[in-house]
Amino acid sequence: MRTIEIFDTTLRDGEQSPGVNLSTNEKMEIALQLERLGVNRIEAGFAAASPGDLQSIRNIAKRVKNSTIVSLSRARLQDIDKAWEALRDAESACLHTFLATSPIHRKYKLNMTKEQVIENAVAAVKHARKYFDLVEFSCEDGSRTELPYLIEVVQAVVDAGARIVNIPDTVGYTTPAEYGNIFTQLQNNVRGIENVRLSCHCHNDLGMAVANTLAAIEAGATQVEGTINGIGERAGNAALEEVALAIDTRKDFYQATTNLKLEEIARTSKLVSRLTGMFVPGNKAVVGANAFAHQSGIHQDGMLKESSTYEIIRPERVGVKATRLVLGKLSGRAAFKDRLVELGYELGQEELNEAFTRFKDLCDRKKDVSDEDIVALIDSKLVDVPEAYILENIQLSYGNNSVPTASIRVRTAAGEVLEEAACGNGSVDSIYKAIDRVTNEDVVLEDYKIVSITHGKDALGEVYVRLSQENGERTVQGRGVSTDILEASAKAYLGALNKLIARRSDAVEEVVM
Ligand SMILES: CC(=O)SCCNC(=O)CCNC(=O)[C@H](O)C(C)(C)COP(=O)(O)OP(=O)(O)OC[C@H]1O[C@@H](n2cnc3c(N)ncnc32)[C@H](O)[C@@H]1OP(=O)(O)O
Ligand SMILES: CC(C)C(=O)C(=O)O
Repeated sequence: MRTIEIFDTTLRDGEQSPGVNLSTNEKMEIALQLERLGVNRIEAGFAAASPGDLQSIRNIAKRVKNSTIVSLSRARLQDIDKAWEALRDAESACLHTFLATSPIHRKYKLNMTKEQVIENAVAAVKHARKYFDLVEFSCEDGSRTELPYLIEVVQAVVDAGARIVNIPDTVGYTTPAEYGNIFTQLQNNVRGIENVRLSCHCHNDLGMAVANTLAAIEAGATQVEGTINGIGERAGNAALEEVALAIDTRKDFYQATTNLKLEEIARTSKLVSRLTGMFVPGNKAVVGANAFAHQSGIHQDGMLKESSTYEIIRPERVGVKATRLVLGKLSGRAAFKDRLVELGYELGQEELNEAFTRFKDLCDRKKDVSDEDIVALIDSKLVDVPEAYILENIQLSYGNNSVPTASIRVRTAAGEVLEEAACGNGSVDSIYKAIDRVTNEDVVLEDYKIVSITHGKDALGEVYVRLSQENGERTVQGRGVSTDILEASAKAYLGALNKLIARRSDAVEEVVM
């Protein structure tokens, strides 16, 4: 098994994400978490970029003891001097200097010949080695560099004392096979390369940063550069958590490992997301909110039978508490029943089928069905009273300058359909008057309460009513739940009436007996 070293550049290339600007304290907090995660190197910034960046690197270098602290620098002596100023107190330091090698960058950006690039690169590495034992050289835009010339540059910087050589795919242009071949060619053609650590650094412009990184590992790279959550310049860098989990999950294939404490990944991802304001999409591999959530009935059933059917990473492996089975309109009975048991309900098959039908009905009306929704759904039916009247339909006419009118249709226990309409001094009042008419019951509404039991625009509303009859001799409570508060009001009232009617007939039976 090879050990792949992890070079984290969240604080340098990650901070190059448009819109991200971390304070010194925020950088420190991230650096300490990266140390906890066990990354080998933390690129803490670019010392020559600004006095603030230099100070941040310096603070991190003084405090972090278990990871090597790195500063980036151009191939310019004064940049390297600044980096030394920032890193001189570090327990373990590395200077990372770079110069572009590709024809496009040489011609348009640097205005340098091939020879001048080599000359500047060698001078930078030699100057850096005066201060630093560990010097990394990056051939910026290496993947678009002529291969024979790239080999020449790498040979020159290795001879000058670079101990890590990085071949960045600066603009995310390469393909896995092409990128892997660069690493193979360097190992076959550079003298002394076996004493040097080969590093890969991939950008995600074509969505291939992780795939290219893995191809480099296959071809012999032993250092991976990337960022947490894949943040970085333009479309970002290789997401380190994805690379680490690919290596870990497919050890059999890569025959490699890292020193990362993988269970720190979720916490690290959240911290970086929070402090940078770069939100992680739900479907992001490894750290997205849905990475360990299963929504469809067939998958949920499989998960309940054996998690390896649909899950290749156990959530605890990356510090996520548990797999989530998301209940919704695509769920089946297996997941629904499992959740009911978790919530403390043991229903028989018939009750389960009936509850499941009502659950599916609710899912059609409500985007997110929460545990509170399910509890409300079940509890509203737990009152085991024979239903003298079942609500079939409510229709309401309401206007701020007209009298609210409700029409109600109910079905009796004997199957008869009854309809009535009534006006009231409000929508609920008109519904209750129509129900009084259709049931021909004479009741007093003693109390009426609305509670929102779930959150959001499509929250479930719960209505409690207390009714009395015969001068308060008989008092009952009713409870109705619906995404529509008027429907919940009707259900609560009719539920209470059904209770009253049931009590009356119980009383008659008692007398007859
Ligand atoms: C691929 C990457 O991600 S590389 C890292 C990119 N990160 C950053 O650029 C963030 C920090 N950068 C900065 O703060 C500034 O760009 C500084 C302080 C480094 C330089 O600022 P300025 O001196 O104003 O130069 P500016 O940024 O406008 O231009 C860059 C100069 O560096 C040169 N240059 C670019 N790369 C290198 C290099 N690796 N080595 C030497 N010179 C380089 C350019 O050719 C240009 O030189 P010129 O002014 O003679 O044309
Ligand atoms: C400086 C180098 C490593 C870089 O960030 C790149 O080429 O993308």
